[in-house]
Amino acid sequence: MSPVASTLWRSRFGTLYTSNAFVLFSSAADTATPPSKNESLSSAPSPPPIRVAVTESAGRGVFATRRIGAGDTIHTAKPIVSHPSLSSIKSVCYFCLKKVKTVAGAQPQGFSFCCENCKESSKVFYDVEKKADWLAFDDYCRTQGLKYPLLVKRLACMVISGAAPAGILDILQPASITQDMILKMEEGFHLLRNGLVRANIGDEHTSFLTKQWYTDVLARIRINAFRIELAAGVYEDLLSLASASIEAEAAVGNAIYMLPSFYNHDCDPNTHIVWIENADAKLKALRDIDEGEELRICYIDVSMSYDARQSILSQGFGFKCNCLRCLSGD
Ligand SMILES: C[S@@+](CC[C@H](N)C(=O)[O-])C[C@H]1O[C@@H](n2cnc3c(N)ncnc32)[C@H](O)[C@@H]1O
Repeated sequence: MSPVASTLWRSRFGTLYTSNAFVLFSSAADTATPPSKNESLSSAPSPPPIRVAVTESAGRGVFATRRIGAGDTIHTAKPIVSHPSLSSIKSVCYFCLKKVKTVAGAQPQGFSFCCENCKESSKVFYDVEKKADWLAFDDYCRTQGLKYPLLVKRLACMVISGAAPAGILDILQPASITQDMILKMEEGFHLLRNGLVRANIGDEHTSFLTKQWYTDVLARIRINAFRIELAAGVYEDLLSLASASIEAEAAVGNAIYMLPSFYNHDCDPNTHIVWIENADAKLKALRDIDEGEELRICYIDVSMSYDARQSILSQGFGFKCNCLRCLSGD
């Protein structure tokens, strides 16, 4: 492992992996369930067969540390922060984004949890969130079609409750944002801050929440957020699947992960990220991968033309794709 890679493992994943609040990734053999406090070290899942290291031309990337077979699950990952899309908020678990059938136990705001475990886990943000009135903030997101400020709001509540450090996303690459974009973010910042101030959450808990923090977090979320579309099988029937994609967006929500954020993009990827029934992600090999090969996922629809792909990658993610397919002009 290169010095860069080993530093990354120690500083980010070593700490996070042993945290009780968040277990952010696990090996293929693991079910992504947090290990219990009593579990012995010997039964802890082995680390996934990957390392993070610097690539030649795309910043950091993820590399295979051994051969990985086509179809293998490389690792799973739990979100650092996730949030349902506003159009799905009543039909998915407010914590894990699993589809929920009934609204039994629904909160006054109209959302519900799929199980006691999720209800309990949501305390990391919900005890703070429920003190405030978010009508204006949610309206701002809804009318402007914004999804990422919802992730910032949830993260802010997690920081206030002490469940996450304010700089938890600092290691992720930020998007470069213009002054004009910063100006557009200001309304969201003020609505978030006002919501918390009106809920009498004192300065001692919210001092991190500056305009700089808000725009900085949004800049990182912009590049690193995943849009979560659950595998079709979990929809009760084809009709509900069809209406989900017509009525609104097919995505049940958005989430930020730590390790999956280091995967670079390729228009002919060897790896893909899937969500089966909730926001827990699975990284799977699309073909046989050799030891040392970089693992790359696809950020966009690869069936698009070269020009369409370049345009989306440049506008949405701020880079010109250097993958072999693009270099060949396909
Ligand atoms: C989600 S991050 C991936 C990890 C990132 N390389 C890092 O160091 O944190 C996305 C960023 O990686 C770089 N990147 C990803 N795929 C790329 C590609 N195919 N060609 C060039 N740059 C790429 C771009 O800077 C992009 O904005």
